[in-house]
Order: sequence, then C-alpha cells, then structure tokens
Amino acid sequence: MTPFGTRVHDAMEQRGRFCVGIDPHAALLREWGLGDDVAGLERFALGVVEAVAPLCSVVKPQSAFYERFGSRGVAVLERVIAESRAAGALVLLDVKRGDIGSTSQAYADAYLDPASPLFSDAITASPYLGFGSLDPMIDTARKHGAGVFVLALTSNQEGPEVQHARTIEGGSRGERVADLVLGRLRALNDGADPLGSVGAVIGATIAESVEHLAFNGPVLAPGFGAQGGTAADVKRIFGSVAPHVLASSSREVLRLGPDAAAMREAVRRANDDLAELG
Ligand SMILES: O=c1ccn([C@@H]2O[C@H](COP(=O)(O)O)[C@@H](O)[C@H]2O)c(=O)[nH]1
Repeated sequence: MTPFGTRVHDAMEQRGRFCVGIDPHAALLREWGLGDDVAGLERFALGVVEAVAPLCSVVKPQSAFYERFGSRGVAVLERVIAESRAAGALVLLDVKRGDIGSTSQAYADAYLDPASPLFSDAITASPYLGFGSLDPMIDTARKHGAGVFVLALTSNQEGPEVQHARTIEGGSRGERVADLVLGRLRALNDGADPLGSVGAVIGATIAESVEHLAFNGPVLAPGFGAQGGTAADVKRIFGSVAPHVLASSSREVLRLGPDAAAMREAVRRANDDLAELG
C-alpha cells in the first residue's frame, strides 16, 4: 500500500485539512432523539459517516465511545471504519494506545494489520512508556502503509503538567518531554517525500507556537471547535507548517446532526477557513 504519509498528504490536498471526529457521546445520542444504546449508537455513527465521509480527507472515530457498549459497540466501530474507507475517507482511529513493547505489538496487530477487522489507516499512540515502546506500532504501520500519531502537546489543560516536564538529560535544563517526542519524529520522518507516516498530536488550543519544532510528518490538531481552537489558532501555533496540519473537531459538527446538510456545510466551511491559511 502507498505509505500513509503520502496518502494523507494527497487526501488533504484533494479534500481539505479538516477532520471530523465521530464521537457518539451519550448526550449527543439524546440530542439526536436516539436512545443511549447500541441501536442509537449505530444510527448516529453510520449517519455521520454517510453525511461526512464522502467529503472529508480523514475521519477520527474515538474508540472509547464504542467500547462502552462492549462487543456490539466494537462491531459498530468496525462498520464505521469500513464504510468511511469505502467512502474515500482515511480513518484515524483515536485509541491512544501505549504499553511495553510485547503488548505494543498486539495493539499493532489489532489496528495496523490489514488482516484485523479494526484495521485503520492510522491510530493515535501514547509515548509515556518510552518512545521505543512504540517501535512495534511504528514498524507494523510502515509495513502495511499505515500511520501512527504520537501524543506530543495535547489539547487539554492538564497536559502541560507532564508534557512540559524536563527530561533528566542535562539535569534541570534537559529537554521538555514534548520536545523530545518531536525530535524523535523528526528523525523517523527524515527524507520522506512528500510527508512521513509518523505524525504528532498537537492541540489547536495550546498557548505556544511550535513552528520551530517542525518535522516532516502530519500533525493532528484536536481541540478545534468545542474546545475553543480556531483557524487563527492553527496559524498562530503552526505558522508555515499549517499545510501539514489536520484540524479535528467532534462535538461542534456532531451537534448539527442528524441534519446531514448542516454537518456537510460545517465541513466545507472549516475546510475553506483552513485553506485560507495557505
Ligand atoms: O490532545 C487531544 C487528543 C485527542 N483528543 C480527542 O479529540 C476529540 C475532541 O473532541 P471535541 O468534541 O472536538 O472536543 C475527542 O475524541 C478527544 O478524545 C483531544 O481532544 N485532544
């Protein structure tokens, strides 16, 4: 398969840089007039796929909202993945996995091997068991043309407590944990053209600019919309690397449903706003 970095680069060029998160919150199911049960989950999630997957470059289902219904919820997630891909969208499964290397391989087999029913174009992963613990995911992704987005500077306000901590190298003047992650991504994507397949998660809500920390891979920027992030923030945070940034929003789009036309219009508007950044 064509490497994920190339596929996501081309998808963003063709369909825009806005990603819809498919997060079936209990409150949203109720707002849509659905029950908070598997039937409601299925109507909601597949309704969103039908409305937005034909026009989005990437959709991002959040696994937790499906897992809360057990195996039947996971079966709905499998359909969300398959039907989104069939509609031409790449699927970034937000699972934030991370564990010791041997278990990391099992996660890789679950999400990044095309033989698995949960195979996705890319997943999110946590580096907090050490960056090297992600090697099985990164290697499996590379083997199958998939991608991994590593948490670096997340959109939530609790993130900096850990992500801004200094590493022990160089004593108290050591690198920040987040900078170390971005440094590793720079090495992993070095020389890839047009874009490498190992990306970062950097929130569209963070206070600082990270333009100087740029690396040659895709960036997922959640926090756009409901958490306050805007296209102006994407410009402020990413500057000249904004074209590699996939801004992601869940609730702000999903609240417009079940009106499919309204959800589609929100996708078009966000894509236009992001395209204006250059
Ligand atoms: O730093 C991060 C990483 C992931 N997320 C996820 O994105 C969506 C955000 O939903 P909204 O409704 O647009 O706030 C959700 O699935 C989070 O788990 C994030 O918010 N921040």
